[in-house]
Amino acid sequence: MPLFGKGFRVEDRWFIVKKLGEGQFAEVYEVKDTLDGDKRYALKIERRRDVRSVKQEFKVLKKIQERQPSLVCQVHACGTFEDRFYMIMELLGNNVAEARKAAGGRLDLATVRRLASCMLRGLEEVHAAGFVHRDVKPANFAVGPPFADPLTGSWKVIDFGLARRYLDDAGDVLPERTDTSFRGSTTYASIYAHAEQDLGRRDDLWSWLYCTIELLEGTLPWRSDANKDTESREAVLRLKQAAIQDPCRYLRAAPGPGPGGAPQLLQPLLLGPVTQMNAYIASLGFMDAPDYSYLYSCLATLPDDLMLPGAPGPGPGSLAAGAGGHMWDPAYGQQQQHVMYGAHQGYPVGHSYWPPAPAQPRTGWGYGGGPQPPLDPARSPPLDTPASPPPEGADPPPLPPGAGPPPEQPPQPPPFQPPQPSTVPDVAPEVVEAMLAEALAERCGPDACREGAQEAEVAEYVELVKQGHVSDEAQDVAVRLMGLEPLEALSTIAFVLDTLATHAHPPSANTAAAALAAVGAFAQGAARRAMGRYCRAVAAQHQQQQQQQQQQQQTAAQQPFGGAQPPPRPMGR
Ligand SMILES: Nc1ncnc2c1ncn2[C@@H]1O[C@H](COP(=O)(O)OP(=O)(O)OP(=O)(O)O)[C@@H](O)[C@H]1O
Repeated sequence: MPLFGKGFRVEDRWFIVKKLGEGQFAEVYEVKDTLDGDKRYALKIERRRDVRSVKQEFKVLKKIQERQPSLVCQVHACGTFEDRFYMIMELLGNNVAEARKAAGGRLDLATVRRLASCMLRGLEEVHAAGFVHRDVKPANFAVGPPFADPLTGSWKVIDFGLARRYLDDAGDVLPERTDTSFRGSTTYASIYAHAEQDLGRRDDLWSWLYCTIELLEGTLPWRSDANKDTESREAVLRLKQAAIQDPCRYLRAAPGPGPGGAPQLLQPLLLGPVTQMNAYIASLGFMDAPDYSYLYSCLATLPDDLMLPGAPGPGPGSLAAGAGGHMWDPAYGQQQQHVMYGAHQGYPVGHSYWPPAPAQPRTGWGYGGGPQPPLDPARSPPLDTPASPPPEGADPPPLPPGAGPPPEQPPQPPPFQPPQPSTVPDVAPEVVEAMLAEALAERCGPDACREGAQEAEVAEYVELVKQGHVSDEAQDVAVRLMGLEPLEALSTIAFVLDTLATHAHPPSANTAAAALAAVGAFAQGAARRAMGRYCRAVAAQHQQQQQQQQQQQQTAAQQPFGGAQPPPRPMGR
């Protein structure tokens, strides 16, 4: 039973329009301010009089607001009505969970990348203000104006009911506490939250990663109705631990063709970026300050389009057009092409494989076996170097302390491994050459590859690809070859590799994915170097200005009257 009905006025001012949602301790309403032109706001009020949850949240939001964040919900006012504390916030639209539902369970890749980067930016702002959110989940990011468009609206962090300061007044990270209990939502909780350890910035990032994977894949390996109760938290934890060790497990897979066929990832191009983000977050300790820019750059390496089993694969031009047509913008301000699946290339919304409904836990994930829908082998290449599948009935990975019988060591995810240079041993040179020629013809016109010099450079590029050098040299060759901007060259290389993976050379799909990741890593390296140069230039400029100021001050000090105007000479004699 809601606290208020439509038309009720809270404190004779806030006119209730409708109820927007509710949580454990509070209800949220859309209201009109009758004292200020009927402007619309969201009013959050405590359900129980004895729990001051909204008051605490208001304090946190006020503090964060001092830093003028752009992706954190704004608060405007507060008050007490019938002994319940309430606050007035900016009115937002659907939250991410609702937006995904409204889009039939899945969003297009451009939206997912933007959404994930907005969510990360919001968390970065929360962290910068000295707080950890501790309840990061899709329902806690809501879209700001313009509400109707998830691609252009800005997604803001809401619900600071569990937020906590992690910095002391001097700006130092508060020491990790030991007397803590479980906080957050089981589905999105980090393994440290499962272990009832103190939560820091890295834990928000783990939850963000799970949200991102859910947006990409349509679900999570441990997401099932059976896992909702506390007893199954251990099962969820085991699946999370296994995925940290082997990120293939985050992604859906199906057995290859034929009896005992090698398992195949349904979306192999996601593996590179997901592996990088997983490894990076796993490398963070409780006290560590995350490098958010690294995660933005991982997001930038996500493909622009995905294959759907049974649906027409991304045809020539799809990835190239995507990469060239709308670049990902970490500052989330840039308009991008907005294409929903279902309206795009005939991909069906609510296709029977998406979102999947795994019959048993782990079926269809990573290397798990189990019944799967039939796949077109040409569109779902087998993994080149699969990690050995867990034997039937094998013991699950050990539990962290507090989540079972206490082991001696706290859970230690594997150390962060920087992306390895890719090796592309199985790509036939003729195939790459033909694909590159096709890509060039598409981009630069039919005469593009006819000149001898360009053919020689195609051969050079093929050689580099064969040797696994999809890096600086390959970029140089591609740039010279096409006379294109580096970003366009990148997207052409991506297109060639994607086409190889999809149509021409199925066994090379994984290596192509790795190569794409390497291309992304190259772009990231270039961006970092450019940023380093920029920072050094700014620092040098600053230093120069300071020196000039010092010199001016010294010169002024040496002058009579300390550089000030001498007093006026007395008039007359
Ligand atoms: N500023 C807002 N504008 C529009 N809708 C909002 C706003 N804040 C919250 N909501 C809606 O109300 C719902 C509940 O809000 P919120 O999560 O803040 O409540 P809660 O009681 O703290 O929830 P929980 O028990 O999950 O922590 C949200 O999922 C969201 O859909």
